[in-house]
Amino acid sequence: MDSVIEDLRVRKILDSRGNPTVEVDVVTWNGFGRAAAPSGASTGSREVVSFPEGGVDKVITEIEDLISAELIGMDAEDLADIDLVLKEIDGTDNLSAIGGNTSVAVSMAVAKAAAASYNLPLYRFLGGNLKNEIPYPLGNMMNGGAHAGINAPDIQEFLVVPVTASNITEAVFANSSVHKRLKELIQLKDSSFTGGKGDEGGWVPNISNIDALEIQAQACEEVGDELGVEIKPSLDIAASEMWNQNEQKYVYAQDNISRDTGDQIEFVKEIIETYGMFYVEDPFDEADFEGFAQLTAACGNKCLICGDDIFVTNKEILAKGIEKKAANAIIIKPNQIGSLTDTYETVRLAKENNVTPVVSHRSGETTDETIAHLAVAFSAPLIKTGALGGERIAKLNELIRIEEELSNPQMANLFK
Ligand SMILES: O=C(O)[C@@H](CO)OP(=O)(O)O
Ligand SMILES: [Mg+2]
Repeated sequence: MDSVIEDLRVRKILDSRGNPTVEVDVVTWNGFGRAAAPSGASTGSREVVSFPEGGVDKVITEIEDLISAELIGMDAEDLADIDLVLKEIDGTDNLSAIGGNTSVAVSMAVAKAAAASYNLPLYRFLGGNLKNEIPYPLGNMMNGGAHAGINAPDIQEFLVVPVTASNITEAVFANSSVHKRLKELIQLKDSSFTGGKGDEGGWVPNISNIDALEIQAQACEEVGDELGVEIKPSLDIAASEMWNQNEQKYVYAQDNISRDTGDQIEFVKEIIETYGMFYVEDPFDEADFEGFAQLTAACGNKCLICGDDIFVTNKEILAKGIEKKAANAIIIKPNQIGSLTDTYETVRLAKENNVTPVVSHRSGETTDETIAHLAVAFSAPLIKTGALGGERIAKLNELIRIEEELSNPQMANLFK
């Protein structure tokens, strides 16, 4: 009774890029849940469709009523049933009728309302009372590619992970210290740097990819030594954005270099070895399972090779990746697949096959903090959610609060 849905509202709100997105409120007999959907700029082509034709306004004017009519009276606890009903209302196989963003925001708001109905935080409602692992934050330091303007590096995200931080507070402040140090190091390389930032709060320098890699490594080392924490560099290359299908080459516009697949494998291998990369996401185009598999075979014992655009949080595509040994990590973005149930199934398949799940934000975000709870509930060892910026710290600060609530909190085991 406590969690029967009594009301559901959808509103149009701003995301961090100034674009419209949806926020959903769910009211139960004894609880309330609110969730908002993010959106990507470097999206995988097989993600579900974010919004129906007509965009957010159509969701507000028409789709809200359709969903309310079905969900009011259902029990919010029955998450899988509710996600199924959302798919039925939609009726397509890519959620293009109601929008994957609508669906995921409803799915998450329902879960939060169910949790609140029993006075439980979401991570505990979903993950159980014994959860005590906090994910390490992959902090975004410099932005390039689709998350930045012209003259930025082509590599989309220069990230860091404080792999020996003993708690989440130490971890997030280590990341913010690296972010500060990088500003100084960029100024030394680029005298015209005015402190501009990209979509995810990382600096946008006008320097080459190699210069950016150099100062990323330098900042990790210097700040790591000062703080007594080992900080490892990581990347999201987002190579689909650089892939030129006609030329069959990765175009590094900033460096005026194009690389074919063989060159790209060598280049990424060299970067992993030279800089001791802890994690490299999307080193190849989303269709190139072969390239992924070759790199994973060569470097998977020392580096997480993570698939984002290639897998799009989709269980079936991940199954193909597992069969081909394409990667040893997967990005988990609920709005790529459209519901919590499907998100969870992908996480479960990943874990059963020793593929590390990395719960992630999108480049267009809101202050919604749900993914912090999901990372804890799923025991994901890593969360990628920026380092600074209101919509990024919403998740990081929530992790600090969650850690405080746990009776025996521990940082996740990154090296199993
Ligand atoms: O590529 C990515 O991993 C994400 C988030 O960092 O970017 P977007 O949301 O633009 O897909
Ligand atoms: Mg990515």
